Amino acid sequence: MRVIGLMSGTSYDAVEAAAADLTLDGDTLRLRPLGHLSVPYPDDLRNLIAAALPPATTTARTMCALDTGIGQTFATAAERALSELCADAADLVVSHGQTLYHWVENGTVQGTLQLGQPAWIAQRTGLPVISDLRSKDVAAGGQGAPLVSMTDTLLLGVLPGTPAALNLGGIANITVVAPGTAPLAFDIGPGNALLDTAVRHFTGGAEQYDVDGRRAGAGRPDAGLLRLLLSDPYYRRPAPKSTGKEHFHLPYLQHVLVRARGLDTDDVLATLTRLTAVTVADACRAHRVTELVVSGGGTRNRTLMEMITEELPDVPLRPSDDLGLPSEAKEALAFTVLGFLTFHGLPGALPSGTGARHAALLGSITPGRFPLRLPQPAPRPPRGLRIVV
Ligand SMILES: Nc1ncnc2c1ncn2[C@@H]1O[C@H](COP(=O)(O)OP(=O)(O)OP(=O)(O)O)[C@@H](O)[C@H]1O
Ligand SMILES: CC(=O)N[C@H]1[C@@H]2OC[C@@H](O2)[C@@H](O)[C@@H]1O[C@H](C)C(=O)O
Repeated sequence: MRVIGLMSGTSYDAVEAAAADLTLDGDTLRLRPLGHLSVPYPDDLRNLIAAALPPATTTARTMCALDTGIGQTFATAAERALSELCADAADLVVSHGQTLYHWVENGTVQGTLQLGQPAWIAQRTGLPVISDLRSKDVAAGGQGAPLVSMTDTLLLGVLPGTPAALNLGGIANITVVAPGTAPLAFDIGPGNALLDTAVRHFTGGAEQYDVDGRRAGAGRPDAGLLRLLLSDPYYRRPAPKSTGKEHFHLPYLQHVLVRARGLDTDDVLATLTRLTAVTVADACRAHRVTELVVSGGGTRNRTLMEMITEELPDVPLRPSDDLGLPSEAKEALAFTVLGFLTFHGLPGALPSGTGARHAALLGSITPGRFPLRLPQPAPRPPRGLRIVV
């Protein structure tokens, strides 16, 4: 079946759309990528999201406006993917939506809210839409994240040693596939979240991120500030665990920086970049990772990639593109996999990754123009993912 995946991550810059043809062939799920594209949020909507994110307070009216505006932007991305990537023929849209709040208390996820009303997507494309993919896992006692772990696990299973997939988005997450044990997945901590926040703060909003890691590359990490940042108990919490910008936001950064007065901006950025590198390396060492497959916007930050290599001299790094999944489209493609699984009656969550009591069948389905027709449930889940180029 032909599936369009839509994703906007914690950096909330744009909606990524990817399309793929998926078929289940015995134990193997075959995925043929059809391309991907990106639709930036209109400036006013992006500002509205920024103003509503924690620790800000907001109103029900704003939440309604966000649900509508995000849904409409996702619908535009779906329409464009349908015509530009799918020659106007697809079977399903899978929409992650935009996370507005991931409610974690003492390590337990109480709820998670992704906005982007799927009715707009169904209305404009005429296709059925699967949305709200995290809530069933949360209701089963899981973290509801990271959900890419299913795709990662199916993909990495063929590699030797203990491979891991690392995504460097706003939040960095990892999936570790060690032989003979259940795969592990968790959010490591901030990938670009604190870095982006610091750049915006120090430039008064003139710059959005540290382009190519140039500023951090010109600075020097400060040992005291790094120690302070690393003292956050989140890093010591065992998996399963997830986090977000509810925790790693501007007031969090300001609170830490008060104790590091007098540091040059580039030194702060170098320290934040080193924080991501050190926490990634700690996660890899703790799980004896032998190879890292990397994706996400952070892979474009040369200083970050150099620092990760320095921290992990014995672990080769390669982009997910090497395995057939373009780095910037990996998450959107992972959601095509999740939609395919739900449509075929198969669980998309990995309890060993999310900590759920059982593997949940994910998502809510909004019908398209025609009555909903689900295929015959698949007899068993796939054991591997083959990318067909
Ligand atoms: N050329 C670049 N140099 C440095 N950093 C970059 C570059 N391009 C992108 N980035 C970083 O990547 C971020 C976007 O990454 P990405 O789109 O993978 O995150 P996301 O999907 O929103 O987050 P998450 O995976 O946590 O949901 C930007 O905010 C920026 O920090
Ligand atoms: C609640 C939420 O939106 N979590 C995101 C976020 O961004 C990265 C990390 O934190 C990850 O756990 C998750 O997204 C990816 C796509 C996931 O679920 O695998």
